[in-house]
Amino acid sequence: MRRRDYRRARRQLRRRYGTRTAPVVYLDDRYPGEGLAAAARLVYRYRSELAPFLLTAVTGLAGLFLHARHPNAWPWLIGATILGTAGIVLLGRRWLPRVIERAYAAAAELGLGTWLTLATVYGPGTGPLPKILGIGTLAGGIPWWWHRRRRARVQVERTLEAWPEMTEQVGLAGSRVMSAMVDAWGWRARIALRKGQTINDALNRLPALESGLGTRPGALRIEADPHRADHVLIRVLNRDPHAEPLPWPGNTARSIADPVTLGVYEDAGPTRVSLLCLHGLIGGVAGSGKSGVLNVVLAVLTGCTDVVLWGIDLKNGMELQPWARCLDRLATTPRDAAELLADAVRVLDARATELAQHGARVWEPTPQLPALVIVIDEYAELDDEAFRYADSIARRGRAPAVTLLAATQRPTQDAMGNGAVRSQMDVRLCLRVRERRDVDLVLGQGMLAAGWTAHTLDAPGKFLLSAPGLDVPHRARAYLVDDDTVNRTAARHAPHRPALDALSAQALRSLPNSAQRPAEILDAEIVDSAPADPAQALWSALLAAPTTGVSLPDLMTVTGLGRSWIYARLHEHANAGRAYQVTRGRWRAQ
Ligand SMILES: Nc1ncnc2c1ncn2[C@@H]1O[C@H](COP(=O)(O)OP(=O)(O)OP(=O)(O)O)[C@@H](O)[C@H]1O
Repeated sequence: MRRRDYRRARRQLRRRYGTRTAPVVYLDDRYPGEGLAAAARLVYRYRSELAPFLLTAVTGLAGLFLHARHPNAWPWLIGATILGTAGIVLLGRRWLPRVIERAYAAAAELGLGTWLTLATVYGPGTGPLPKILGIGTLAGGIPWWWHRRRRARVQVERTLEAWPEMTEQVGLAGSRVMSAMVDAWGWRARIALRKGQTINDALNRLPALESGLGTRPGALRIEADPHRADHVLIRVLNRDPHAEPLPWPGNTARSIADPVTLGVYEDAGPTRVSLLCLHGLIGGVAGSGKSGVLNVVLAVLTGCTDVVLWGIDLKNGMELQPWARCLDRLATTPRDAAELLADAVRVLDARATELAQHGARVWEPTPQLPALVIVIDEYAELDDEAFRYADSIARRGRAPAVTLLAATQRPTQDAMGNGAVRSQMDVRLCLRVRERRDVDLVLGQGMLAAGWTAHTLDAPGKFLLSAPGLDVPHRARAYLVDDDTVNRTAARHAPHRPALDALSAQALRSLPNSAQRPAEILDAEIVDSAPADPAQALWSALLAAPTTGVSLPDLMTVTGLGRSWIYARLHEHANAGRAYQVTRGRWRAQ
């Protein structure tokens, strides 16, 4: 109905019935004063909305009283107004943290104080004073009624008033709200359960609670209170802080010993995890963001000069290829992957022997003695041989700092090669999974029942993280490192990548143990062709390069060393003006 038609209809109604249409309140007169009590209840219920009018009424009455009894009190009123305004500006930060809110409160105090002073001297009904009070009430009321946090607080108060009745309906009768707090995204509360009830009772009723509270589906989180088994913490997110992808803000870690910041939790806190001497497992359905998480990890670790990175990408290198210049080795076929893992076992063995000889327990990574992290995308595609090496690394690799970071869709025992790998994974990151039981598959037995509900994650990059010291199912979303950022970050970090330490490099050059090593032929080639002075061999190759330059794989062959070492030397030559990059990945001497 158009506005004009609506007005006409209202006029007709008024003419016909001689009354205005208005909300009808039915009162049944059971005892005198019940109407008054109902009105008082209504005023109490809407006290927040009515606050500007109540304040105006009190100020008006105060003006009447002071003008009649104490018309000479105006100097006191001026003093009180100035003190009150200054107090709000200077000391109000604790109650009103935002400047705009303090400014509003100070302006209201100044306005009402001034009006009261004038009303005390001249009388509240004199001249324009009543009009000023009326207009001031409306002008001051608008920001008050509009204020988002006030409205949210009122809504929470009303929700919590209805808590006992609501929880009775959803089957959690007897629980009480201990405290509640409104925040930027919604609100949180501490709930005391009836004796005998546990967090599992609350978790089992989560959808019913969402319905009872009238939230959107998926807005409610329930966590255990670490101090009381009969308390739970609930959090209602009116707005999803993870609704939009979060761009990667850049690297803050310089060492593998620094925690890697993967993304942010729902309370905007950073999601940090240490990967130092720990194996990691990333699980989730296709498209849940596993490669995205690996990108964040690589963006961070390639900036750390005390970790050498090897990659296995059995999607033909599709995911890890952009990082190739920062990876010391990259395997893209199952055979190469098995060779790579076999070599990792040899590094591990050499380091373990060295540690034992020096009576040390762990390998402390430094740029000269870097950790070795093997990043594996699509772990389930490895062959049996590779599974055996991975199993050995998973069991023995922590102390010598040779660790795995594996991503896979469903880490069943079959997919993980039936070895000990899954049980050895200390850091478990679960993205969206299709079935509830897959939660336990990725995170460990019993995690679903304990509230790790990864099957309800609803966007790529959202995850739950379990690691030493991280045992509460806080939802997080990984940063999104877009393709441009990957390329720029890889280019920036490539010149600073460390080479493997001499001991580990020597272990790779020494004659392979055929019982342990499947790739004797390749290794023998490296050993045969490995020059005594790789730096000199590199320089000779650059000098002898054709005008189109010599490729990186060729340089790796002539030096017998890895990508990082070669990049570091090439950039030294380039910085000294001795060599240059002819085209992408092809170099020659000046
Ligand atoms: N953190 C993130 N934030 C927003 N979008 C993301 C995030 N991570 C991944 N995505 C988006 O989700 C899509 C799938 O991501 P990704 O390839 O990482 O998934 P995956 O689990 O590795 O899939 P698959 O198993 O098929 O390789 C990508 O197109 C990407 O844009």
